Amino acid sequence: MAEIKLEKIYKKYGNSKDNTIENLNLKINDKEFMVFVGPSGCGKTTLLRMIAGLEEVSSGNIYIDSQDVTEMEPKERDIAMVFQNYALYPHMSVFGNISYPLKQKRKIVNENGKEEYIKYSKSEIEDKVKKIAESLNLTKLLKRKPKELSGGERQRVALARAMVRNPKVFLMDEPLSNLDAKLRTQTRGEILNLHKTINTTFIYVTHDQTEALTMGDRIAVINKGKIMQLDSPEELYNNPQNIFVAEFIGNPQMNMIDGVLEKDNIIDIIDLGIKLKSSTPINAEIKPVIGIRPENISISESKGILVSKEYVEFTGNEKILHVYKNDLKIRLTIDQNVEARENIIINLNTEKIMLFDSITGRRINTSFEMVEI
Ligand SMILES: Nc1ncnc2c1ncn2[C@@H]1O[C@H](COP(=O)(O)OP(=O)(O)OP(=O)(O)O)[C@@H](O)[C@H]1O
Repeated sequence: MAEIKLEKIYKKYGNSKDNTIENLNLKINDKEFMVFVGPSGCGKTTLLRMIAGLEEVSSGNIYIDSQDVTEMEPKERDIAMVFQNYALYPHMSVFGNISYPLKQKRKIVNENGKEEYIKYSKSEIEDKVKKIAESLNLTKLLKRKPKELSGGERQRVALARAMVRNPKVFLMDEPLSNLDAKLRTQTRGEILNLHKTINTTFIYVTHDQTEALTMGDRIAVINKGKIMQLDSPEELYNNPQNIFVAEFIGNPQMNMIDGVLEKDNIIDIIDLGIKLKSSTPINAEIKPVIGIRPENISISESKGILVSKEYVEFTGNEKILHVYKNDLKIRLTIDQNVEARENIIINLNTEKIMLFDSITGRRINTSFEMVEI
């Protein structure tokens, strides 16, 4: 069991004037694969280090299985952490690296209910290392030194070293960022398998939204020390609750287009020459922005919005067509060839248009119909 609860967490470094983490509340369920994602400097690593006990909180409490661990030393928290630079001991073999945590004394509660420090025997250590090495495909490499391994192999040794203690919680800080694209995908799969087999709580930090979407049971999107949205990958993609999440999740990015609110809940999208009527009343105080994903815009042969082609981006599995109308630039994903055309007619899938308020950044739940074209 390892449920983690963060309650009213604040973190301020030294005498900086802003909080790095501000009033953050979060419950991570037992056995969940939780991902923290957000731009560089948003506070992901700080948050992870506070959970591990490597960084003090300025205020607030951290609980693991209802036990307040806020003041506890890292080694008492039963947490394993894997970093971006996996920091293996260079002079030790793979076996030595993996077995290292087992050679430390550990605290147990004996039959009489008393705390006691014990060590694993040599054969116990060998057994444990062998099992983990097998599960991560490292058996043949146990005698090698880290410098004789590839990046992916080193990463697996770091994982093995973290796993060998059977921790309650796994924390991983951008563990794949030193690997090339192919190894990243492969190791991603290995980490997910690992999560399934050992059935413990994982918290995984990344700034890469694709990695977040493919790995997380739930994802906390963080910006400037605050959780902008906590949801499943599908919900984040289909139902972003604010402009930040709408733009951060999804590649190519969602198109954001300014509008002007008119009477009768009609929004004039001046740059595109269209008007949209909202099904729910819209507060006159808002500054409307509509959002539409590139896959929800299509090319039409007849009626629609006339735009000019800028360029086509080929990404391997899809093409992204960049078009413009006046000063407005729009991205859409396409499968047909438009090389020869300069002027293109596009249509927005009205059902998929989202509305945001650019003043507060918040999503406004409504649906639209096109009233004029
Ligand atoms: N020890 C420190 N002293 C002062 N400021 C710090 C310290 N560590 C981090 N910061 C600041 O706190 C903020 C959050 O840093 P953090 O490393 O948590 O971000 P991150 O989201 O993990 O970023 P990245 O993706 O670039 O690793 C940054 O502005 C950083 O400069």
